[in-house]
Amino acid sequence: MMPKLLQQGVLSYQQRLAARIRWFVLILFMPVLMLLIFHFLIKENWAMVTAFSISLFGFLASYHFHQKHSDALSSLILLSSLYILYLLSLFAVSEGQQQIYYWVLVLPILNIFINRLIHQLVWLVILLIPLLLPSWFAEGGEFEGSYTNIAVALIVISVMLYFVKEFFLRSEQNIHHLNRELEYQQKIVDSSVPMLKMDLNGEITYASLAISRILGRSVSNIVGKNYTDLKLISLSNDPQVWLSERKFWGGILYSEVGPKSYWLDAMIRPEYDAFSNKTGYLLIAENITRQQSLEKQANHDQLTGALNRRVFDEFIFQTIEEFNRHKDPVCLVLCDIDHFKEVNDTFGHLTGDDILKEFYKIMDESLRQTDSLARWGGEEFAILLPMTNVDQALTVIEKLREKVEEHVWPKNISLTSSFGICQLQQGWSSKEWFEQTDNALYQAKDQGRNRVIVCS
Ligand SMILES: Nc1nc2c(ncn2[C@@H]2O[C@H](COP(=O)(O)OP(=O)(O)OP(=O)(O)O)[C@@H](O)[C@H]2O)c(=O)[nH]1
Repeated sequence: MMPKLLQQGVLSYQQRLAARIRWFVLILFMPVLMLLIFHFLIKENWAMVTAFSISLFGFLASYHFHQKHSDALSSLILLSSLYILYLLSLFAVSEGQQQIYYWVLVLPILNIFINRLIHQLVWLVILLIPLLLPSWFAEGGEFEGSYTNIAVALIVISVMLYFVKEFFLRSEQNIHHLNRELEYQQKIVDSSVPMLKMDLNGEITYASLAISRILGRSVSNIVGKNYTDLKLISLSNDPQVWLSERKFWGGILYSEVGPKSYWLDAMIRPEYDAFSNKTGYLLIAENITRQQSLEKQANHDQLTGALNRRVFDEFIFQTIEEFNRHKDPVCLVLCDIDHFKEVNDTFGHLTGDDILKEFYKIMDESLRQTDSLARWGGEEFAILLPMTNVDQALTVIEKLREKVEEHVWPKNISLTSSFGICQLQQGWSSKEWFEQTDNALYQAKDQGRNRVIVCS
């Protein structure tokens, strides 16, 4: 079934048609009436001047009424006022102004467009009455044609016009329906698909409602800006490449709006005109924020936000596989806050939680994007340092240890941490690697804590 919105569209089309007809009527009748008034003024025929002046006001009033209401009653009043003019004109014709007579032919034609079918027929009969009674003005008139023939001709014209009108109305309605349907679908797409159109310089020429919501800006606030102003962060390769030679870009984009963050699985492709000249770029994206947050919940530790043990295990497994193929150095680090039990016992678990969060933050900020950091157990964290040999790892972790020691902790607690580092060796399983690293951490604890030990 057609949406209600579209059904209403038919009505609005008819209203627009009625408005056009009203203009036509106004443009047509006003000069004719003025001419008639002047004509009878010159001839000093005051009765006719008065009659036409009154009908002019009647016509204007009914026109105004029809303009405002455009319903069956208003078209009835409008046509009635025109009918009076029509009769007056016929009367004028009978006085010898037969050339004026011809404009009344317009009236049955207007009738076709203004009224519904049943009203059209009624009006046609009313309009034809004077013509079907030739004797009414044949006495004084000089008109030599057959009034009955004119009446028949008018009926034929009316019928023909009716079909012409129906034909055009139908085809226009069909086009109108299609346009409305397209508009309707466009609105749905606009409000649900994040989209941007850019010119060759990256200036935004179109933004959908969906992307405006994601970016937390109005559409008018986005259009006209440059793509770079939107601060969409790419998690893979830089989408700016589409501004250069690349034909197509696909990847994940990330946007921070206040405390909220949004994720887009986006694609940017060039657009061309009819002559295959590149005209700009189209970005179409899928909002994957929900999936991302579900994934984040499943993969991260709730307290600190670090990766959880399950995901880290997968990383370790992949890392060993890659190491067996490429032999790139990779280090595993286990770290533990020293005497953390005392912190909990003295300051309570909530303070302990805050310290764990801060401890994670310090480490996360000190490491590279490609490093992975997971919460391994209570106050124990695991770090994976790809493309890093043991000497490089020692430098990084020693700095980290110093940072922890120097940091001003809540409630001025003095805190240190111990680390065990182990570079992956050929043929090791993940279990072996962990055991070796854990041994190094154990030694660090054993040797007095607050130190970094590399496995032997
Ligand atoms: N506040 C808080 N404490 C935790 C959490 N998980 C583990 N812990 C505590 O961490 C403490 C770990 O204590 P231990 O394993 O004895 O180690 P430690 O006191 O740090 O001593 P060393 O590791 O030998 O230096 C325990 O008191 C746990 O209750 C947590 O999520 N929040």
